[in-house]
Amino acid sequence: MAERTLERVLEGETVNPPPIWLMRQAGRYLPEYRALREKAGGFLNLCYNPDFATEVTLQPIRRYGFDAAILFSDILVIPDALKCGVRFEKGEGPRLDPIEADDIGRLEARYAADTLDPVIEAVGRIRESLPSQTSLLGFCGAPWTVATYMIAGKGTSDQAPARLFAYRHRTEFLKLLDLIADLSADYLIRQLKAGADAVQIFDSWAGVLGEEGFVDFAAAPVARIVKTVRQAVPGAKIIAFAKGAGPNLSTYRQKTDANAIGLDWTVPLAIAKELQKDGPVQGNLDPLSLVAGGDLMKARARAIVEALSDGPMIFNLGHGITPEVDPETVLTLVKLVRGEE
Ligand SMILES: Cc1c2[nH]c(c1CCC(=O)O)Cc1[nH]c(c(CCC(=O)O)c1C)Cc1[nH]c(c(CCC(=O)O)c1C)Cc1[nH]c(c(C)c1CCC(=O)O)C2
Repeated sequence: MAERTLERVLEGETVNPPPIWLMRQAGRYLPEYRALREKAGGFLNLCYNPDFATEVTLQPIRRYGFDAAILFSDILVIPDALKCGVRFEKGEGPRLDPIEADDIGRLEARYAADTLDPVIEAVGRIRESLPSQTSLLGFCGAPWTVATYMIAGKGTSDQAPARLFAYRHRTEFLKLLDLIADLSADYLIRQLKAGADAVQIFDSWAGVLGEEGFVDFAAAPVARIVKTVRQAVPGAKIIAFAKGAGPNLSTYRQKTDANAIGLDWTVPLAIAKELQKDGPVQGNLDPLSLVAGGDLMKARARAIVEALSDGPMIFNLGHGITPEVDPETVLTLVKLVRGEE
């Protein structure tokens, strides 16, 4: 039986107060993050320097004592290791050299696994530095979400380039998803062996897919990752977060066999409760309620705890924290969830 609360919940236990961590808990809303990013001179320099990555991962733990730390990295390190020209320009979001159908057969030969060595080194250091009661989460992007960036070369609002690509070049697209799934599984296995206690798979763009696309492009490649990871690391604990998946969430849990599913803020609490009957859930406070703060934030957070804390739950946001958030509001939230506010 695991000791740490987040891991106990992933094993199906109900823990009160529920463990809390926040997606993107290390980031620009924290002055200490902004200072270190300035010093590193670029986002990828933070990710690939084990000292910086360790320090940034620990920043929110020192401030708030969250129940889990999440490795500081990015889902786009896999395309970066595939030499897709990943860059982060200030105020613009990520840019990549878009790939075409003909490129897919040649991608694997370009893969440089050692690109990720510093990230794995950071995992070991972070685990050694964390308090024993704090879980360490590793992560990767889901193949569909990572593929949307590789095809469009940037984030787009409805992922039309990737959807169209998938319809026009189905065979090549499925091959791309399998490749990303296999590299991601290997990457998660390395993280788990280096000291990660559980991992989360981020499928931030799952919500733009239709019924069949959801199964073939979102759920199936994540199921492939889960299976491969558990073959290498029996009992590996996995959270799968498919943003916008709404009515597909039950199918998603069933098909992926993840220990817990993440819920974005659009999932009604009555439906969250239904989904919880089949296993642990994580979520689902609207990140903007944290920007608004005050009584609105407190009321929404209380409603989530009241609805879900009689079953296995992990308190989190419904998506990543945004840079405008006042760090004091995060402290209020943590205290509230722990019954201290
Ligand atoms: C789609 C996606 C990406 N990255 C990620 C996702 C999936 C989750 C989601 O949907 O938010 C995941 C991610 N990105 C980052 C983490 C670190 C761990 C954490 O604190 O949660 C994690 C888990 C750091 C980051 N990744 C990024 C930042 C901001 C970089 C900076 O300092 O300028 C951070 C802290 C950059 C990034 N990286 C990505 C985008 C679209 C952007 C730009 C958006 C933005 O600026 O907020 C790709």
